[in-house]
Amino acid sequence: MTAQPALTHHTFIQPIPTLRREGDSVLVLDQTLLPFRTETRTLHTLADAAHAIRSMQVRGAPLIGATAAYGVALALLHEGSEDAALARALQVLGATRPTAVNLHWALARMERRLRPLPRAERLDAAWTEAEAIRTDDAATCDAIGRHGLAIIEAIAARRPGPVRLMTHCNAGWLATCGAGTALAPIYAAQAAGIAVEVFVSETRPRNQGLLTEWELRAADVPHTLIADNAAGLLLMQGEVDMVITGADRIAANGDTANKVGTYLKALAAQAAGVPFYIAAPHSTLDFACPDGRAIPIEDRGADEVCLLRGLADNGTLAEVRLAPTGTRVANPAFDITPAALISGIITERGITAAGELATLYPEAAR
Ligand SMILES: CSC[C@@H](O)[C@@H](O)C(=O)COP(=O)(O)O
Repeated sequence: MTAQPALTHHTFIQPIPTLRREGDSVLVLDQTLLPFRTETRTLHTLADAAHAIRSMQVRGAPLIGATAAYGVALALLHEGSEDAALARALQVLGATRPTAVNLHWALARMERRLRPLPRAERLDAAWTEAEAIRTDDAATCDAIGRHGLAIIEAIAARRPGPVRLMTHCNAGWLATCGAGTALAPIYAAQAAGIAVEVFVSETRPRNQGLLTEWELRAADVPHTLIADNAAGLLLMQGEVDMVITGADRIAANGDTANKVGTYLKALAAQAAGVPFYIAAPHSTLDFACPDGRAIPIEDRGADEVCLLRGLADNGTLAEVRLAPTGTRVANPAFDITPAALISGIITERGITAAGELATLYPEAAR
């Protein structure tokens, strides 16, 4: 664990809230339409919340967890606060996506808070706890940004010109209730006046890299979109100072699940001698998983690989087919980066070697 520097505070305000309560409903920014359309969906029921998570209207590990927490409140609102209704909400939401442990972390936090309460107090408490999960996540992202900034500052001090980063998937504000995880240090660097440039890999098959491109463009952070397969060459050619990604679940030994393709970047980074960092909140740590082999990997449908979604010439969102119907497809949505390939894990508590997470979180590691 590195000594923590004195950190200046930077509070990130989301340009559009990813998630917020409005009376008896919950508004989410529909990420399935981005980067082409900015539309908000209203979630009224438990089923709406489960659908939003499963269909990836909301996505990104911390945001999935926070949305599930609000989903519990929606369930109690419409289905009553009996034990059975609570259990059903936890079961339905817990079954939406398997890999991001933040989902289960948030549901466990809701259950711990609500189960001991008298029925009459549960609904108000559910809203309050969901709101606390949302605001805690925003503060956590800010802290990750401040710690990650120290790494970027150190690189900037060593070499002239902008610090050149590479990221994968989207671990920005869209994926959280705050600044993001992997992008938080980049936003903090920009706020601190440090020049950065970001290589953004498109992240087939769902192309979450396009969400990152959209975020960085809106924030005036210089960046370049690349095909996933271009990452190895750029790393080998010395075009990248640091790779940073988010995570969906980090096992006790530091093995990390993140969007499929992350492992290949970590391998190429190690071969090129480029540091590879993971940025994630405490809610992504799973000390019950001894190593990466115990992390469940979500298997998604063939259509995500065979169909491509984009903007047609007439301005409508359209799908084109890349591979014929019936093509045999494997679509694992995440992969595992072994701890040995990770230079450090940045959390809200600081930066640690992947194998030493327990020193930062002794209470959770017990
Ligand atoms: C702060 S988000 C970190 C991860 O959740 C992110 O990198 C990722 O893999 C998201 O996957 P997604 O399938 O888009 O939900």
